Amino acid sequence: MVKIENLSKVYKTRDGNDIRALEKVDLTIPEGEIFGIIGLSGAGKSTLIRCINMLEKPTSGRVIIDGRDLTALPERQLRAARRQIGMIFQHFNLLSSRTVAGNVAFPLEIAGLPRQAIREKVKQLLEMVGLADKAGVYPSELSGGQKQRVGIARALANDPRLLLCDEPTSALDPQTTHSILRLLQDINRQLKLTIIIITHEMPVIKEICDRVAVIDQARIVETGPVLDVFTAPRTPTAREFVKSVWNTAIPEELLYRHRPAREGESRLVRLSFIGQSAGEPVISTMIQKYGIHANILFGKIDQIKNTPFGTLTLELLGSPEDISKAIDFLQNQHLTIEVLDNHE
Ligand SMILES: Nc1ncnc2c1ncn2[C@@H]1O[C@H](COP(=O)(O)OP(=O)(O)OP(=O)(O)O)[C@@H](O)[C@H]1O
Repeated sequence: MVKIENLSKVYKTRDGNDIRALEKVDLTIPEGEIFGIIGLSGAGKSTLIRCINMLEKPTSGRVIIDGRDLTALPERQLRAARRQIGMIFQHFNLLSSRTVAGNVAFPLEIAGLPRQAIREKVKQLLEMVGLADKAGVYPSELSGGQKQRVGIARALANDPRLLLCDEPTSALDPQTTHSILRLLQDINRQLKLTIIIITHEMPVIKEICDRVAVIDQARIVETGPVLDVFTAPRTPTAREFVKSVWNTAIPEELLYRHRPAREGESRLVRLSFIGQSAGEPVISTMIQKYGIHANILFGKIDQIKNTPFGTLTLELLGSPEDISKAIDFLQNQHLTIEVLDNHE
């Protein structure tokens, strides 16, 4: 388990100014979880991930991994603790003068493993990341996705309990991104490894993360299960990120057509449904029960990690009393419902 308590980081610039890169960050990341940290450029993501493995020394606060406070460890013990933490990078950071096998072997050599053990471990790791046939190749001969696979194999060499991923797919095309995220998910399942990913890309969060924290101007402004943040983002920053992959605004053309005849005779509602409730006949039951009409204005379905998730914008037509009862009915189903009074 990773626990970050009251973590702050202030950089001093050459002209003596303070840059507050992290302000009182608190996070708890349970074992075996894939945890995403999303934020815009300059929000403090890299600083945060580098403070977790103490590549950057926090100004104050604590980083506790499996019960040990890394900020209180002497240098020698810190070095040993760091071996339990793997890290992968946006630009892979491979050694160009070493082959693929040589790159993966590097941390094992530093740890002082015997040569035969290194050879076996490297073989096993390259098989795990699907690069068994590239052992003797140099990084310059690899695609971006293959380079990141080498990075992942190298990060796993010392059997870490935690894997930190610093924008791991930002330099990759969407298809390669998808295959790297699948690999990270497989590793998470197989090895029960805790993974922390920092990114500015919401699709990454949507595809593999269990929970997400939103960082904005050095502070964590929102945190929760990815499904919750998608269905009910609480802060403007989270709303903007959700909108980047999940825009549910009604097209102008439909809005223009939507002209309520009289106050209360027409309401717009947006329903969000998750998992099993996606298959329930809620709308037809509502129509039968309250004798109202429902126009579908907008609908969209997608998947968050492995859970189906959808949204439906309806125009409800009928008497104000019936519409109000229908909205109460919808509120009692396993749905999130928003009444869009301003016709957004
Ligand atoms: N070594 C440093 N010295 C001084 N200021 C720094 C240093 N590293 C980062 N900063 C500043 O700290 C703030 C947070 O930077 P950080 O790199 O953590 O953000 P980020 O969210 O990772 O951004 P990006 O996605 O662009 O990498 C920024 O204002 C940045 O300019």
